[in-house]
Amino acid sequence: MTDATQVPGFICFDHVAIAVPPGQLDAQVEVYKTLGFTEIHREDVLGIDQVREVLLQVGGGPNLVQLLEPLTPDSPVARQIEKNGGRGGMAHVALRVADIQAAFDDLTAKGFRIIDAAPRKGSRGTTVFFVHPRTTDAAAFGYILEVVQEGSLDG
Ligand SMILES: C[C@H](C(=O)O)C(=O)SCCNC(=O)CCNC(=O)[C@H](O)C(C)(C)COP(=O)(O)OP(=O)(O)OC[C@H]1O[C@@H](n2cnc3c(N)ncnc32)[C@H](O)[C@@H]1OP(=O)(O)O
Repeated sequence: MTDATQVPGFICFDHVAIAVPPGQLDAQVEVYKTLGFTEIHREDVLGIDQVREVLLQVGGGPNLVQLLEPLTPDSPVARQIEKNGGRGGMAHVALRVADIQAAFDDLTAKGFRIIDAAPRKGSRGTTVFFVHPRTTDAAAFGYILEVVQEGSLDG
């Protein structure tokens, strides 16, 4: 049982994001459909992210797969694919919270290296922030952690 008074207040895994090389998004969506996934959302996310996102759901639960195809070479996902010799692969893991400002303040106080200066707009009307894969000297995650709250901060 989740205690919402605890910080950072993670409720569940929200999604696992997969980087998809340019031009391969629809083919990958079809592969997930053969595995029983359903496409529930598609959006071009601009700003600093510059990705086309497809969200896929299986089993009706809250845990999603998020395919991310870079829209421009400036996208962080494009840089990941370039460093990886043109291959895609896991981009980040996202955990959901009910109070993203509390999570942001808690992880900041605990010394995590947060990429965003403050929680910001994510896809599908969410609010998000990202934690760096080399987050502390002592314990690098080795992957990007995204923290997600449903809904925007402006209500
Ligand atoms: C909005 C929507 C949503 O969900 O709502 C999204 O998901 S948008 C999804 C797209 N947006 C984002 O991912 C935003 C957050 N990400 C970022 O800002 C960036 O990816 C970043 C700052 C973590 C890394 O940027 P960069 O590659 O240009 O920087 P560097 O070259 O300095 O990389 C720093 C270190 O991070 C490593 N690194 C880079 N990307 C990844 C990755 N996906 N998984 C694990 N490690 C990674 C590099 O290899 C390097 O390791 P070493 O130090 O060992 O060489």
